[in-house]
Parts: sequence; C-alpha cells; structure tokens
Amino acid sequence: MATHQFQTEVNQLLTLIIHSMYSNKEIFLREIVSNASDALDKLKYLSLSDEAYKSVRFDPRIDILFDEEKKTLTVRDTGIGMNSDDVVSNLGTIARSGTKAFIEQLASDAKKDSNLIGQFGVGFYSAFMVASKIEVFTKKAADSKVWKWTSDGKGEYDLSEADDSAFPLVEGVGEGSHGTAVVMYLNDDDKEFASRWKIEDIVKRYSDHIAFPIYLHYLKKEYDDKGKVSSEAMTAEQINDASAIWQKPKSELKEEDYKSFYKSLSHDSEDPLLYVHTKAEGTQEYTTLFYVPQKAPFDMFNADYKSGVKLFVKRVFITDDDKELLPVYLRFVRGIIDSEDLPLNVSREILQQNRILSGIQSSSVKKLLGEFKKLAENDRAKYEKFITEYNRPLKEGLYGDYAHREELSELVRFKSTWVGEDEKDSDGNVKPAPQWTSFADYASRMKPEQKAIYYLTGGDEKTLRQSPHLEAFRKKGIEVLIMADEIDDIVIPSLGKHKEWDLKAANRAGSDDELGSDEDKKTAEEKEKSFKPVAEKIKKALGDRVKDVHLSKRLSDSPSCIVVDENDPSLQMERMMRAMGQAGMTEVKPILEINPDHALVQKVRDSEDETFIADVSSILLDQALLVEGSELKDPADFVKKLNRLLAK
Ligand SMILES: Nc1ncnc2c1ncn2[C@@H]1O[C@H](COP(=O)(O)OP(=O)(O)OP(=O)(O)O)[C@@H](O)[C@H]1O
Repeated sequence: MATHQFQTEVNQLLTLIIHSMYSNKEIFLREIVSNASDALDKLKYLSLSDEAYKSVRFDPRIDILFDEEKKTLTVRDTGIGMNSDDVVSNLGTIARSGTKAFIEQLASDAKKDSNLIGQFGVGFYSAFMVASKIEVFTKKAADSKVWKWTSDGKGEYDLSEADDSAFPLVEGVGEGSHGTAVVMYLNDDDKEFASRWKIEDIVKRYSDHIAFPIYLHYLKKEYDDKGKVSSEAMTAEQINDASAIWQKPKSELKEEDYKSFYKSLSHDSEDPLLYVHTKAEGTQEYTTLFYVPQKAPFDMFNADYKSGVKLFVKRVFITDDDKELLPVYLRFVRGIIDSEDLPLNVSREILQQNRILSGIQSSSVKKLLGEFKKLAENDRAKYEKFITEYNRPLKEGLYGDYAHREELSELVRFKSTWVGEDEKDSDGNVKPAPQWTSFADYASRMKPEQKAIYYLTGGDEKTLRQSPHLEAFRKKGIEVLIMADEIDDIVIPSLGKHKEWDLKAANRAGSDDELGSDEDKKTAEEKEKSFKPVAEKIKKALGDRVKDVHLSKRLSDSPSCIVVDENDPSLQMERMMRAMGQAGMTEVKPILEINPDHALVQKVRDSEDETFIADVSSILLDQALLVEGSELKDPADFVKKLNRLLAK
C-alpha cells in the first residue's frame, strides 16, 4: 500500500467546498453519478471506435446501494474504470488549467460564492462534505487489475492493489466486471443520505436525464392485511428516466426539465439565462440544445478555457473537448450537439475538418445570434444582464467573424454620454433607464446633420466621461459612445463604419470637423489666424515631445487636450503594446490641441517671457496627458514648473 499526498489545490478546494456549499450538500450525489455516467460514455465511445475495447462487454448501468445502520452509500458503475496511473492523476489532483488562480480568487472572496464554485465543478471531492471516509474500487476495462483508493479527505490517500472480491457486490453486475464503485462512509449528521426516499428524490431532481439506467437497491417489504411485514427482499428499481432529453419533442418538455438538465450538464447551481433547443431535419439531421449561463464561466478569459459543448453522434457521447464545435467567441455557451449523420467511429482528429460538423456549426451560430437578438428586442433588462457578462466575447466575434459581422454589430453594446431616464409603467413599477447603447439606438438619436458616429476610447469609464474631448460634443448635444473596454480600440477601428456612418474617434485629429456651425467656422478662421503664432510658440517650446500643436474646436472649459493623428495607434494601444513587451515600437507622438478661449493660452499669446512660455507649454501638455490616463515621464519636472507658475 502506498500513501500519496493530495495536490495543494485539492486541499484548498476541499476547504472551500466544505465552507461554502454546506447548505447545498446533496449535490455531491449528482457529482458522483455524473462521473459514473461520464465513465460509461467514455467506454461506449471506445467500444465503438477503438479495436482494443471492441471485445469489452458493455452493459451500462449505475447502481446505488445504501446501508442505514452502517451509514454507507455506494455508487457503482460499469464504465471505463481506472488503472493505477489514472487513479493517481484523477483522484488527488485537479488537472484543469486555471484552477490555481481560480481557487486563490475564491479563497479571498469573503462571500464564498457557492454559485461560482459550483460552476467550476466541485466534482468527486464534494463527497467529503458528507463522508468522513471514502473508498474507491476500480478496474479499467480491458485490464485485469483492481485498485483500492481510500481517504478521509485530510491531505492524503492510500492506494493499493485489490482483487475482484473487494468490490461491493451488486445484484445484476457480474463479478469481475470493470468499472468503479465509490463507497462513502457518511458523517453522523449526514446519515439521511443513506435512505431510499432521499436518494430517489435527489436522483430525480438532478440526474433524471442521465442516459443510462440508475438502479436503487433497497429492502422491499410486503405487508399483510394486519399491517405486519409478511416478506422482505432486496430489490433494484430503476429510478431515472434514462432518456436523452434533447431527443424529446419540445412539446413534451417543461421549462423545469430544461433547467434541471442544464444544472447537471454545467454543474451550475443557478438557472440558465437562456436556452435554445433545435431539431434540424432534411439534408442534415441533428439536434442541438444550447444554454447561456447567467454568469460568465470562470475561465472565459483563460487561453485554455474548457469547452462547454458536448458532441454526441446518435446519442453516443463523442467528446467534450473540442473547441471547434462553436467559434471561440461563443465559448460561454453550454450544451450539446447530437448528429445523426456523422459516423459513430469518427475520430476526434477528423472532426476538425468535417463538413457535416461545420454545417452544424454555422447553423448553430446563426441560431444563437438570432436568439440573442430576440432577447434584445423582447426583454431589455435580461439583455443588459447578458451584455454585462458577454459583451466582450461578442466584440471579439465582431473583430474575427466576418461572416456574422452585421448580426454581431447589432448585438454589442456600449456606454454613452446619452443618459436615459427611468420610466414608470402603468402599474407604477419603475423601469430603470438603459445602461447600454447599441449602434441602432445611437443612430436613432443622431442630429439630422450629423455625419458620423463618435466614440471615445482610452481609459476607464470614469476617466473617459470626464475627458475634455467631450466638451464641445456635449455643448452641441452630440452623443459620444464611451468605450472603456481595451478591446474597443482594436475592434472599432477595424469595423470602420456602421451602416452609412463612419465611426470616428473623438480623440483623433480631424474628428472635430463638424463641431462648429458656419458662424463658428468663421470665428474659428479668425481665431486660427490670430492664434497661429501662439501655437507655434508652444510647439517650439515643446520640441519633439509633440507631433504638432493645433487650435482646438472641441474644448470649452479645459485649456488643452491630446489627440492622435488619424492613422497613428491610440495612446492606450501604445501603452498596451508596451505592457506586452513590444518596447521596440516607435513612440506615438501626440498632437496637442489648445483652447484659444482659455486664459492660460491667452497669457502665452501675450507673453514674451521664454521661461514662462516654456513652463505653461509643458504644463498644458502634461495635464492633458494626465487627464487622458497616461503616466508622466518626469513628474518632478511637472511639479517644479507648476510651483514656479503658482508662485507668480
Ligand atoms: N466513476 C468514475 N469512473 C472513472 N473515472 C472516474 C470516476 N469518477 C471520477 N473519475 C475520474 O476522476 C476525474 C476527476 O473527477 P472530478 O469529479 O473531480 O472532476 P471531473 O469530473 O473531471 O470535472 P467536473 O466535475 O468539473 O466535470 C474524472 O475526470 C475522471 O477521470
């Protein structure tokens, strides 16, 4: 017998599970049954596709046994089983990537969000919520060795070789059969889980749809007419429906059925935000059942996120590890695809270039985007929830999925300088004002003479809302979209246009062209003439710190602001590139815009004092950079100049 240590993350996960899920302990049974079902799925697939497993007997079943007196609960499956290497790498470690970071984040979360941890998939270890000791007996299909794993969940486990007789005997399962039995020794407080009604209730609620029969073994008692027990015998009764819910006609399914299937598929404890069930017949026959979780999956922004879609062929599970089933930007979608046309022995490698699958994929994308659109049209509050979670991946799609650009551009949302008002419906309920704006909303509010859609990127929402670039837009009543997401800086310029309107960055040279009226333009020309020498003075003082100095039309209160040349990358983009180690890229020089109506600028015009001009010029540039969110290269110099000016 050998004693092994749990990986640190397992210990951390165990502590978290015990502290955060105690009010929802019963899900441990769902997890153990779902592992049994996965093991059967794996064997079914191998027995159809892999020569080495073709002769293995496939007699799929899950059996649940309990003993009220001994307080034990056993789940036995006839699935793939594990050899000793499998046991070591599966029961004692957590192989999923991103686990470490996720657990650390959870551990520091004061609320210990049980939804979040549930969504992560608490898995096998959740059984330690109810058991003080667990034994696992397992024998891999097409193998002869039996392994026994034992642990009290306190940091280590024992692993030893056993023989077939060690397996708990189960009526109906042949002795020597491969598969796994998990024996849980329940805590005194949790002995209720060793009872017929409790088990039946939990299985019905969480695992009814499991595609293999689940038998519950119990002592069946017959009573005579005086109410006395006349006979008793162990009986096994199938307690689940054992059909793939997605194959049932929609008319037979209730909302509850969809929700409970979602929960066992995704391990999420919350209801889904949305589901779509589609049956396609005709040239291609397939069924899809997709869900969108209320909360974005914890690993949505990890490069090696776990795919949430399972592929079946004629009800046979093929893989849940194929990231090409849906495009990457829809990686938050959970669900299943079941094809009638793919061959059963399709290899996972071949899937990648499979025509049938790519047909299913493109119809699924269309369907999903269509559902999102419907949601946006019919339920604004729910759509805002959706957008808060998934705006970012949809924007990735807008950038990468040319074929669906138009649909995606209708789905993404932005913050805006436009602020709506709460509304009251006829019953007096307050409908909060929209938090998000679509391109269509923006277009509907555009001024008749307006030629472009304006947006502002380059900082967090608060910084952007206070940006001096917005001053003249605000004055003229022109709406500007506030784009605080880093990805906007890449996505929006790549889009270039929405319908007939150009998308123009409010912080780029040239985007202020239509800000002045004809009258303004006349005065602007005059100002241009009288301030040209000032701009030149400042430019001379700043030297190569700026690309140019322009007279601004967009400023009303602030003395200066920064813009970048039309074809230069934005300053935010430059900061990002630098942070990513692309230090070699040539520095983007900003254009300084100055406000001719501001006293500080006028003072420069009237001054001949070179130090004064140099100080003010430098401060005009530095403060514009600060407001825009940049760090100053020489803060000490800024303070020195500021103090010198204040002293005057
Ligand atoms: N009954 C079983 N038969 C065969 N292998 C099993 C069984 N139970 C668990 N395992 C193995 O142990 C691994 C870990 O199980 P665990 O429940 O912790 O996580 P998981 O099922 O992989 O993830 P998740 O719970 O997020 O779906 C499984 O991936 C599987 O390889």
